[in-house]
Amino acid sequence: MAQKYADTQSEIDAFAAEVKEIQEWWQTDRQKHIQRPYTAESIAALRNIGFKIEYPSSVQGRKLWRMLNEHNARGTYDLTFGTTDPLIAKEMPKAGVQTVYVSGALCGLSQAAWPGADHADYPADLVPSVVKRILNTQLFHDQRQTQLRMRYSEEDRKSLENLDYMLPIVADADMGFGTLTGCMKLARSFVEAGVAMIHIDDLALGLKKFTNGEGRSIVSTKEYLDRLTTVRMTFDIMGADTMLLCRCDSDNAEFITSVIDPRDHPYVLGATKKVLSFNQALDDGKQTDKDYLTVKAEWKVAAGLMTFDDAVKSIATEEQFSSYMSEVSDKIVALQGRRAIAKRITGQEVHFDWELPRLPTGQYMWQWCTKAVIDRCVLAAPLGDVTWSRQDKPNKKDMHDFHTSVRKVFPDRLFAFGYTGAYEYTKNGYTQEEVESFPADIAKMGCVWQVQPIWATQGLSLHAKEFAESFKKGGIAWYMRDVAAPARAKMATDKYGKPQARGDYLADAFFDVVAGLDIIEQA
Ligand SMILES: C[C@](O)(C(=O)O)[C@H](CC(=O)O)C(=O)O
Repeated sequence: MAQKYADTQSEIDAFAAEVKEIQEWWQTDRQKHIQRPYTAESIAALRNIGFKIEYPSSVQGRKLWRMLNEHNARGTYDLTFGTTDPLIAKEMPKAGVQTVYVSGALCGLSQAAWPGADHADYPADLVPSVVKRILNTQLFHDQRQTQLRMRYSEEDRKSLENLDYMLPIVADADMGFGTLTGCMKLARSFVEAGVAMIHIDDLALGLKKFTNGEGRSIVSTKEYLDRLTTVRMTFDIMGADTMLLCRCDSDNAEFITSVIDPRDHPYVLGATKKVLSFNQALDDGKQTDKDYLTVKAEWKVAAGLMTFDDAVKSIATEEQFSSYMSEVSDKIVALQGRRAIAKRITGQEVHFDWELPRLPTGQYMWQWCTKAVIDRCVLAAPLGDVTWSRQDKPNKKDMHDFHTSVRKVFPDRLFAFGYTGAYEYTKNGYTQEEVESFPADIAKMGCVWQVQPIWATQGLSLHAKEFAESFKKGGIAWYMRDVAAPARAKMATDKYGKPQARGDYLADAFFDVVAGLDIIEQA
C-alpha cells in the first residue's frame, strides 16, 4: 500500500511546517490586512499537504494588488470595461487599459446555452470558463510576441510590439451560487481559471427584479459575511493570492430575506398600524383593477411602515428619543432589546410588526440608507481586499459619505466603482465638467478600479448595428475600403510588412523547433 508518511512523526512535522508557512504567508504585504475568523491550523488541516500548486491566479492577484496600490498612492485609477470575447480582451492592452472585466450579465446574455437577464442563473462554471479562455488567449499572445521578438535583432525589436498582454482579469462571482459548498467550488473554479480578482455580493439568489419598479433583495449580514469567508477560506486552502472584492448591493435595496441577524434590525421595516398583512392586501387587490405597485404603495401608507427606531420617535418626546438612541446607537441591539429599552424610557409598548409586510416570496421590507451600506461594508472589509458599493444612482453626497466613512475605519481601503449604462449623470445633478472629471475625482476617494461592466450591450451593439447597416448598403467594396484597409493600416507589421499579431509565426516556430531548425537571431 502506498503510504503518504513514513511515520506519524513525519506527518506531525509536515503539518507544523505547513502551518508555519501559512502564518508567514499571512504576514506578507499582499495578505497582512486580511482578518480571518479561523486559524492557520484549520486551513492546514484542509490542505493537500506536500502537493503545492502555484496558480496563475495567484500571480495575477499579486500583480493586480501592486497595480491598485500604486494607483492608490498616486490618486489614479484603472478604467476598464466588460467583455466576454478573447479577441476584444486582446486589444485592451494596446490602449493602456490595465485589467479585463468578465461580467456575469454579459456571460448570461452571450455565453450561456440559454440566454437570459442578469439573474446569475447560468451554469456556475460559465463565467470561470470565459475567464479561462481569455487567460489562454493572453498566454498565447504573450508567447507569440516573445517568439516573434526573438526572431529579430535587438535593433529591430525596438520597433516591434512589446505589449503586456497579461492583464489581470476581474470577474463576476455574483452571489456565490447560494450554498457554502457551491460558493467554494465556484471560487475554486475561478482560481483554476486564472482570475486575478472576483467579486461576491450580498444579493439574494434568484430574486433580482428589473422592470417591475421594485428594488433589490439582499441577504442578512451574516449570510453575506459567510459567503465572503467561504471564498477567503477557499483561497487560503489553495494558497492563492487571488483578490476578493466585497461588493455590496444594499444601496437602494428594498427587501431582505431574513431577520436572523440583529445587525440588520435597525433597517427592517414594520407596520405600526393595525392592518391586514401585505399578502392579504395583494389578494384583495386582485379583486380590483389595481396593479401590484399601487397596492403596495397604498398598503405601505395604511400600515404606517417605518423602522422600529422611527416608530419609537413617533411616540416619544425629543428627550426620550435621544436617551433611547444613546442606548442603541453604535451597538448591536436586536429588536427585542430595542423594544425593552423603548418601553422603559417611554412607558409605552411600541406597536411594530415586521411580519405583516412580508412579500409573497417571503422577504421582509428593508429601509436602505447610506449608513446601512457603510455598516455592511465595514464588517465585510477585513475579509476582502477591495470594497464596492454598487449604486444605480451615484449621487454626490452618498458617494462622498460612503467612501470617507469606510476610510475612517480603514484608511488605505481600495474601492471599486461600476458605471451602470442606464444612469444619466447630467440629468441627475452632475454638470458636464463633473462627468468629465468623475473618474479622477472618485479616484481621490480611493476608487482605483472602475468599470463599465456591460459595454457590449451598448457599445458593441451600437458598432455591430452600424456595421451591419453599412455593410448591407455598401457591400464588399465598402468593407474593403472602410474596414479592411484601416484595420490593415493599424495592424502592427514587422520589417517585411507581415502582421505581427496573428500567430502564424508561432505555428511556424513549432514546426521549426520540431525540425531542429534554429530560428532565433543570434545577437
Ligand atoms: C456588474 C454586473 O454585476 C454585471 O453582471 O456586469 C451588473 C452590471 C449592470 O447591471 O450594470 C451589476 O452591476 O449588477
